[in-house]
Amino acid sequence: MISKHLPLTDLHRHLDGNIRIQTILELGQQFGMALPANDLESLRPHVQIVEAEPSLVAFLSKLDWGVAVLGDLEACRRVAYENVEDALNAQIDYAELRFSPYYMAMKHNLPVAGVVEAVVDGVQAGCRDFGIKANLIGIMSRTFGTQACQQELDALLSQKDHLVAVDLAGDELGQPGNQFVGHFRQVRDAGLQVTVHAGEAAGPESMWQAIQELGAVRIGHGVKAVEDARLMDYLAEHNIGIESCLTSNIQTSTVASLAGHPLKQFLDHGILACLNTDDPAVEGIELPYEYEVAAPKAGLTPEQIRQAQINGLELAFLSDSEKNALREMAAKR
Ligand SMILES: O=c1[nH]cnc2c1ncn2[C@@H]1O[C@H](CO)[C@@H](O)[C@H]1O
Ligand SMILES: [Zn+2]
Repeated sequence: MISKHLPLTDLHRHLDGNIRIQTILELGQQFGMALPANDLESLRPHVQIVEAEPSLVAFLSKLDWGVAVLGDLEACRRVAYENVEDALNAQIDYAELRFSPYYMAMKHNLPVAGVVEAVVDGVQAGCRDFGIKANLIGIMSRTFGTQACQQELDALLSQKDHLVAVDLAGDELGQPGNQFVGHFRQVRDAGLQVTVHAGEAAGPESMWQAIQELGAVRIGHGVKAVEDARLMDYLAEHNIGIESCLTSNIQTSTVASLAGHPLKQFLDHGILACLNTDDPAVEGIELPYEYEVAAPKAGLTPEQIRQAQINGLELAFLSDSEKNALREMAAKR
C-alpha cells in the first residue's frame, strides 16, 4: 500500500522508456514513418513487454520505437511534458526523470544538446501545469560506446544547472564501467551527483566499480549485491541507495520470480532501498502496481513497503528543506 501521508517518489524512471503508445502512433503519422502496426492494440506487442524477455538487451530493444518517432525537438519536448502528466496520474509527488539525449537524437540526427534543452523545457512546463515536482538525471547510454558517451556528456553538461545527476545505462555486460572513469570525473567536477545502473546484468564487482571508481552514491537495480556479503554491509554502512525496479527485473530475466527478488533482503539488512518503475510504458505498469502488487509478491511486509516509501524521499537528490516541504505537504492531506 502507498501511505497517503508520506510523499511518493519515483527516483528511477526513464522518460524515453515511457513514451505513450498513442503518442508513438501520432508522431509516427506526423513524420510519415512506417510503424510495425497502425493501431494501438496491434502496436502494443512491438513497444511493450508481453512476456519476460530473455535478457536485458532484448528488453531494451522494446524502447527503440518510442525514440525512433522523435522526428524533431518539439516531439522531444512533447514526450517530456507528457511524462510529467503520467507521473501525476501515478500519484507521484516527486519524480526524478532520466533520459539519454543521444538515444533520443539518434534516429533523426537531432542536435544532442538541443534534445537536452527540449526535455528541460518540456519537464519545466509539465511541472508548472500539473503541479508536481520533478528533477532530471542525464543518462550516458553505454551501449553506443565511450565516444558517443562523451558527446552525450558534453550535451548534458551544457545544461548542467537543469540536472541533478548523471547515470550510466544500457548494455552493462558489453560495456563495463571501467571505460567510464574519465567521464564520471567530469560529472563530479561539474558538481553533479552520480547514480549508475549496476549489478543488473553483471555481478557485484560492477557495483563495487560504480561506487569506488565512478563515485556512485546510488545504484540502479543492484540485485546482484546479495551474492557478496561484504558489499551488503558496505551499502548499509555507507548509505548507498538501491533503486529497485521489481517488475523490470522480472521482464529482463534478471530475477526469475518476484518471490526470489532480493529487495526484501536489502531492507532486512538496513540498506536504503526504494521502489521505482524503470520504464513504465514499456513494462505496462505504473508505480501503484509496484507498491500494491509487485512488492507484496516480493514478500515485503506492509512495514517494509512503508520503509521503502520513506527511503525514496531519503535518497532523493533534494535539499533537506525541499524534503521537509514534501513531508509537510503529504502530512496535511
Ligand atoms: O533497466 C534498464 N537497464 C539498463 N539500461 C536501461 C534500462 N532501461 C532503460 N535503459 C537504457 O536507458 C537509456 C534510455 O533512458 C537507453 O540507453 C536504454 O537502453
Ligand atoms: Zn533503468
